[in-house]
This record gives sequence, C-alpha cells and structure tokens, in this order.
Amino acid sequence: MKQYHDLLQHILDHGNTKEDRTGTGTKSVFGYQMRFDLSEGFPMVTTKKLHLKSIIYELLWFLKGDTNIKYLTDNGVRIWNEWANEDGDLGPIYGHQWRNWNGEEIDQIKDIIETIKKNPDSRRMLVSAWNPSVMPNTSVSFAENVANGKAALPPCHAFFQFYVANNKLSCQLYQRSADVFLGVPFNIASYALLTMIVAQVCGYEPGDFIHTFGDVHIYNNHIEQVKLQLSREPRTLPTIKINPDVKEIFDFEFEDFTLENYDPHPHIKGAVAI
Ligand SMILES: Nc1nc(=O)c2c([nH]1)NC[C@@H]1CN(c3ccc(C(=O)N[C@@H](CCC(=O)O)C(=O)O)cc3)CN21
Ligand SMILES: O=c1ccn([C@H]2C[C@H](O)[C@@H](COP(=O)(O)O)O2)c(=O)[nH]1
Repeated sequence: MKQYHDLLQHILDHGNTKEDRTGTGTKSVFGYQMRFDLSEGFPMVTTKKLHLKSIIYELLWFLKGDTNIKYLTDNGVRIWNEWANEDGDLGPIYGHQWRNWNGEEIDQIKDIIETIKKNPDSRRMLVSAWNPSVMPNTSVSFAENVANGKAALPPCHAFFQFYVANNKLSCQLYQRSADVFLGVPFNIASYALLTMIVAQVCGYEPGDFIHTFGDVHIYNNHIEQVKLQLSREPRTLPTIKINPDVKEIFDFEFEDFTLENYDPHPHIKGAVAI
C-alpha cells in the first residue's frame, strides 16, 4: 500500500492547516488520486490492523438499502453509533440513496448491474449518493436533522462510476471529504470489495479501483499515529476469496468472504472526530 503511505506523507508535507466542522482541526489538501490494480492483491492497509468484519458488514448494509444501525450493532459493528438517533436511524444516507434514490424507487444498484451486463461500453454507469435535497442543517443536532427527514451526515463517498475494458471491470470513486487515518482504509477496502463482487455477478475480472479525493485530511489528533504508521514497513497484500456460487449482487452474506494471508502490524488507536 505504497499509494496510501504516499498520501499520508503528501499531506504531512503539503497540508494546509484548516479548521473543520468537528472542531478538531486538520492538515488538508484538495484534490488527490490513488490507483489500485486489484490483480495485485486486496488493498487492505498492512501497517496497522484493520477489521475487515466492520467493512464487510457495512458494505452489505449499504447494499440492503438499510440506514438503521441495528443490523450493524447486531453484528458487533459500532462505527456508525455516534451519528444515529435513539432509534438507531441515520436518515436517508448511503443505503437509501443507492437503492431508493430520493425516495423515488430508483434502484441505482440494480440498474447499474443491468447496464454493466447489457451495455458495458456505456459512459453513464454512475451511482450517486449525493442528494442536495437531504443535506443536513449543521446548526442543529444529528438527531434533529434525522427527525426532519435529512441525512445525519452528507455522504463522503459521494459518487462512483464503473468502466469495462479487456474483460475487466474498474471503478472510480469521488470522495468529497476524507479522514485519511480512520475512514480512508475502510473506504479503499470497501470499494475494492464492491468492485470485486460487481465484477463477479457481471462476469468480469476485477480491474482497477481509482480513488479520487476532494478535501483529504489528517485530523490534528491523528498526527502521531500517522507518523508511527509511516515508520512501519508495508507488507505483502492479502487476498480475499469470494464464494463463486453467488451470482446476484443482493445475495452476498458475510460468510461468502474469506481473507487470506493478512499479516498486519498491530492496530493503532485513534479517536473519531464527531
Ligand atoms: N471523522 C469521521 N471519520 C470517518 O471516517 C467517518 C465519520 N467521521 N463519520 C461517518 C463514518 C463512520 N466511519 C468510521 C467510524 C469509525 C471508525 C473507527 O473507529 N475505526 C477504528 C475501529 C474500527 C472497528 O471497530 O472495526 C479503526 O481503528 O479503524 C472507522 C470509520 C467512517 N466515517
Ligand atoms: O466513509 C467515510 C465517511 C466519513 N469520512 C470522514 C470525512 C470527514 O472527516 C468526516 C465527515 O465530515 P464532513 O464535515 O461531513 O466532511 O468523516 C470518511 O473519511 N469516510
């Protein structure tokens, strides 16, 4: 994961000192791109231990169209707890927009699978989680926004596009805002996995995952962790085995994924900015 280390170093070297919504403060740059060839291994950071379990359950949760944390917490995943209201709701975030855009029964995932299968040269294969009509009002609480039908947080991984060439499926994501130490390792692994399962159900090999950023930042309380991580030597990437019998995107279950040869350095703790 040289790409990820290069990004960390780039922000340390060139980041602007910037205040932010959470009051934590960041070092930030605007505009950056990384590319991962998925045939070279599964892009999971090796210089700190990541929990693939949280990543898989979160992706399956998005694909179900679910926006209540109950499914996550039932499976021991707590990464969305801080933003949910007392009923566990997050408002119309990713899952809602992916499967039922703007509440108009537009199933972007179902539609895109069909297009990739039938018209792989299409240049219109995008999924948008971005929906200006559900933007939260930042001067009221997450719960109050949810009560008003707004999203608790506007999507960070805002839209993605697929591309087919040479029998390979590639995916490019635009992420408007990126917490490089905590969120980005999750985001890379999640979209790499999404690309692999979409490729499988459409009959292609996985190609590249391209990660394009807007405001990409290191929070001030993650700087020491990042320096520790950069002092570690990246190891060989793991691989992930996906049950080849699953042919429908909505049929995947947690047990269909097996991570192999993951040998990371120890976990590094960091506080999440709320
Ligand atoms: N500031 C911030 N950063 C994020 O990455 C982020 C948000 N907010 N809000 C919405 C979601 C939630 N995401 C999160 C939230 C927490 C962790 C986290 O605490 N990760 C720990 C433990 C992971 C686990 O329990 O599996 C880590 O060390 O990676 C990761 C992603 C990504 N998003
Ligand atoms: O998948 C995700 C979700 C969120 N983040 C980060 C990016 C920012 O640090 C915060 C969101 O705050 P905004 O003020 O809405 O930009 O969460 C991420 O990296 N990945």
